[in-house]
Amino acid sequence: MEILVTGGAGQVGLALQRLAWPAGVTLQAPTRAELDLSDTAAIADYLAARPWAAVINAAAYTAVDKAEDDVVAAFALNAMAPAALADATRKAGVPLVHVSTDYVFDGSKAGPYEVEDPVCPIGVYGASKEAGEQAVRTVNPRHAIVRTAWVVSPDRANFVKTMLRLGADRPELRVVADQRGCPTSAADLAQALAAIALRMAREPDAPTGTFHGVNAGEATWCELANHVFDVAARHGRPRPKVTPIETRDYPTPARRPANSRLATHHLAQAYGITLRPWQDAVAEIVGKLVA
Ligand SMILES: NC(=O)C1=CN([C@@H]2O[C@H](COP(=O)(O)OP(=O)(O)OC[C@H]3O[C@@H](n4cnc5c(N)ncnc54)[C@H](OP(=O)(O)O)[C@@H]3O)[C@@H](O)[C@H]2O)C=CC1
Ligand SMILES: Cc1cn([C@H]2C[C@H](O)[C@@H](COP(=O)(O)OP(=O)(O)O[C@H]3O[C@@H](C)C(=O)[C@@H](O)[C@H]3O)O2)c(=O)[nH]c1=O
Ligand SMILES: [Mg+2]
Repeated sequence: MEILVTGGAGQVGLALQRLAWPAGVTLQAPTRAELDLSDTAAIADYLAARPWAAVINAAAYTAVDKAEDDVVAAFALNAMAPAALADATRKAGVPLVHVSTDYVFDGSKAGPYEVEDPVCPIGVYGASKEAGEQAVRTVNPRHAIVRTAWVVSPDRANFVKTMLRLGADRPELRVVADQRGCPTSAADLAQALAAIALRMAREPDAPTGTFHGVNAGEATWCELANHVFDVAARHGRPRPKVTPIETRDYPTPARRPANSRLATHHLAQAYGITLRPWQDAVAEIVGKLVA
């Protein structure tokens, strides 16, 4: 069986391609040059060309701050492309696994967000991802929308790599300590996505709907930074001081939710999937980056 992965050069797409897939399963991960997802007609043609067993959409416009001024591009990738993927997969009777984000929530809830909690994005990135969710949900009933958060890996741009880069030549970093979420390893998420896609491909009545897929536990960005430097220091790297600051002291173009913790029991119940604690996953990534 052939599974189509979009965004194959991204953090999650690369992790999907590094997994050991069962015998008989092959992945196709077209590059942007081979399939430009801002071209909805190209999506329809590409999907119609082969009998896909499942599609995993791991492509997105992920530059949260840039999206505030790049609304059309953000919605093209995060809303229109998922709509086109949902339309093409529905027509072909193919399940669609779509990756979404904690940033669909506004952060005002006191506890972790449940899958059915009302969404209310506070930035363009979150709004465009929410529109993508709606399209997938409305157009292809055989979908799994997997909301993840704070994705980190040895690849591409992410918070762990930013901290290690800045920490290499600064004695002190100031990091926000009033935004709380669930750091998640791209590799751990990829395992979950693969398990969902394989079950949906094989079982016509595999669970569908919206799920939260994040590593266990929670952190502030400041706590995540401290863990990164604790692990890096054990590998002989400099240990900068991390000073906790408030969001208002680190102005950014986009607003970010103060609380975007995601409750994961729905994924555990439906698919028997639980991701390990984020501290273990992040330690593994830092180990790879500083080795
Ligand atoms: N990163 C994070 O912290 C989080 C991510 N998510 C979601 O997880 C998913 C995966 O994110 P992540 O792996 O981190 O993203 P990355 O930014 O690492 O990768 C995004 C991928 O999308 C591709 N892409 C962008 N525009 C186009 C286009 N026009 N045509 C074809 N491909 C395109 C990129 O291609 P190219 O290599 O050419 O740039 C890249 O391969 C996304 O749905 C994202 O919204 C959810 C929560 C947190
Ligand atoms: C570099 C830096 C950032 N920060 C703050 C800014 C921000 O509030 C927070 C995280 O910054 P980043 O830009 O790395 O993270 P951000 O781009 O907001 O990450 C988000 O990306 C999208 C794609 C998602 O879907 C979300 O789940 C989330 O992972 O850390 C500091 O406080 N100090 C620093 O030195
Ligand atoms: Mg960012």
